[in-house]
Amino acid sequence: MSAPHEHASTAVSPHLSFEALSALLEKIFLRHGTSADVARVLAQNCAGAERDGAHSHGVFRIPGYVSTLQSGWVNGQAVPVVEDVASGFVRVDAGNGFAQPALAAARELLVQKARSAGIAVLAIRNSHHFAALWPDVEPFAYEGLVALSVVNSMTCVVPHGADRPLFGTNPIAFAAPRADGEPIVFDLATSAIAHGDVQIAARQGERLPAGMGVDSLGQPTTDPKAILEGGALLPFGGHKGSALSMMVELLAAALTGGNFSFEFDWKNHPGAKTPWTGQLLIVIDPGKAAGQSFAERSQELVRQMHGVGLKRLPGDRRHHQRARSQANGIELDAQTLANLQELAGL
Ligand SMILES: NC(=O)C1=CN([C@@H]2O[C@H](COP(=O)(O)OP(=O)(O)OC[C@H]3O[C@@H](n4cnc5c(N)ncnc54)[C@H](OP(=O)(O)O)[C@@H]3O)[C@@H](O)[C@H]2O)C=CC1
Ligand SMILES: O=C(O)C1=NCCCC1
Repeated sequence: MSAPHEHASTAVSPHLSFEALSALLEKIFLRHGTSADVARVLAQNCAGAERDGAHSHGVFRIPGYVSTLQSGWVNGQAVPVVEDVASGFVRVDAGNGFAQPALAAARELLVQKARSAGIAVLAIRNSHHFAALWPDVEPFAYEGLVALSVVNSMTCVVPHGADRPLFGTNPIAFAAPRADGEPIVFDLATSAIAHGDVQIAARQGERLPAGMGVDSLGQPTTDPKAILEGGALLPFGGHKGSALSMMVELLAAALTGGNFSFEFDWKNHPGAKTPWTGQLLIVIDPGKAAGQSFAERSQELVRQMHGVGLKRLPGDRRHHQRARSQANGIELDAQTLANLQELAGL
């Protein structure tokens, strides 16, 4: 098995190590005006998504980050302000910057509180989240903690029973440790499909399955362009996904002091793509719970699920792809790599 290349040497299927891809992305962020800290955090986040095959939130997002920074919509130099407000509550004002550096700034305090109180909440406001949500929760599970996070995005989802969009695609991510193997992690948009996947389908000229969205007249469509150009998405699972999306708006925006998905207006910032909203994280120390070890119990649940024929747990595909990327390098197509190198000024 060949080792990951540090640089692409051929035009066909270059493979990069995580470190090489992170370094390239870091250059792009720095070149487009972020601080060194922000560049490092975003680069690692995005490279991690690409490594794990989370393509809707991997390097596909880099042009959107760049155009957003160029538009002046987000502050790439923001320094998050962390407030220790109660024994189980931390607040962060991200300063119109990205959400991931805000989480990084508050993380140590959050873990300390979760370990001492058993549970702690982190409320991030005035923040932009343009990434997958699992990287925000999974690391807690590697430390033996249970974590749940929600973030709202931009108006593009019609609440069940309504005629016009209001909610964002509003993902929910959850991570829990287990005794053997990778943590149990799921991360899902509360829309029938993530906005990023609609963009990818439009770019590739593919149709979507039925039931994902409507056109500008509110009629069901499988054409991703009709959804993106005046149409909207639907929640997953009808009224159930719609209720969860509403909950995300309440927790990520109303509770944090961030914007609802419908409350910001980026039309004076052409090129802006990052929703200016809020994010909530809840971290629980299962060591404070009564009874058997949580990790043993979660392992037992997994064992039982496998016992009834379940082949794939949420997170399995990602972890398999991670192992492949670690062995062979992260595969990018040659044109994508060339585009990234150009954005990095190489
Ligand atoms: N920042 C933001 O505002 C937003 C970000 N997003 C991001 O978009 C990404 C994609 O979301 P979405 O399209 O809803 O995700 P998917 O529908 O692809 O997957 C959702 C979850 O279900 C798991 N899963 C998928 N198929 C199966 C299966 N057959 N059996 C068992 N588990 C399965 C996935 O695990 P696995 O990963 O292993 O496939 C994942 O944990 C997420 O990372 C989300 O955070 C979405 C909306 C807004
Ligand atoms: O895929 C999505 O849906 C989104 N991802 C990043 C932020 C905007 C919505």
